[in-house]
Amino acid sequence: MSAHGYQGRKAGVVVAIDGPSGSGKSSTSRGVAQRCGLEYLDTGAMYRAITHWMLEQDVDVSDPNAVAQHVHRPRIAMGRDPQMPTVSVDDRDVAAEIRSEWVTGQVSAVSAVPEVRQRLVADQRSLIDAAVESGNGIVVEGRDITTVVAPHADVKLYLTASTQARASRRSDERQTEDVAATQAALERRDRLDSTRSTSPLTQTEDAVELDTTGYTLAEVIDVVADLVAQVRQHVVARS
Ligand SMILES: Nc1ncnc2c1ncn2[C@@H]1O[C@H](COP(=O)(O)OP(=O)(O)O)[C@@H](O)[C@H]1O
Ligand SMILES: Nc1ccn([C@H]2C[C@H](O)[C@@H](COP(=O)(O)OP(=O)(O)O)O2)c(=O)n1
Repeated sequence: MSAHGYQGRKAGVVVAIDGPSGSGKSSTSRGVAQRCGLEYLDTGAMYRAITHWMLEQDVDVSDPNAVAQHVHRPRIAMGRDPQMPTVSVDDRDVAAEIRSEWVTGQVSAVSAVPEVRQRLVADQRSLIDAAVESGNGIVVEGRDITTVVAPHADVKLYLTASTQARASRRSDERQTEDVAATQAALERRDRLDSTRSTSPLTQTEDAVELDTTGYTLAEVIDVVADLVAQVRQHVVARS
């Protein structure tokens, strides 16, 4: 069995969520996973973790060949409990450091390197397969989950929100007054993540689009958790 198709599996569901920065992927995914008793995987944290490791090792991240050469060196471990997700590299907790401006400014360049994506997509598929085999399933969020990592997921969602709403949420979260600068940084990353040649952020026709502008987080979690509960009944029935 693989993350491409789930024939012959147990009853675990796979929920795939993509969308741009600040659309609510992480908070919605965690809330839904908690509500539905599923694991939670933040794939953006994996791209951030590998970027952080490269920067700390003084790898020139503007050189795709240099990045590709080191791609298999860091050991990345993802804790998938939605109440307390963790990320560590070579047994060191890096959860706080991977959110720094330093990493945020470079993560799109590192994520565009095909070897980085090959490695992390393989890691992600193994984690998904394990969650489907041995548990209730998993909510996975990122930029290429509905398109590349798990195109046959049971639930596929594309979260959006207006650029202004996303920038304002990020500013509130980071307690920065400068919403304009936050919005400019977010638009730059949107552009890089949507125009790269390998697995760009794209919305597929079979993903349900949810525009979260004007809805509270609690409302969005309710809608998605209801959808997951409905789909789950079918998954249980056919397994
Ligand atoms: N529907 C919503 N309404 C208001 N704020 C939200 C909503 N969804 C998420 N947020 C807040 O916006 C911020 C960014 O959300 P996050 O889940 O990190 O987005 P993403 O993972 O897509 O970048 C967080 O502080 C979160 O609590
Ligand atoms: N599946 C994924 C997840 C993230 N990425 C890249 C692109 C994003 O700008 C970075 C960081 O992702 P993350 O989800 O942490 O970003 P934000 O929460 O939106 O700030 O990683 C990716 O290329 N593919």
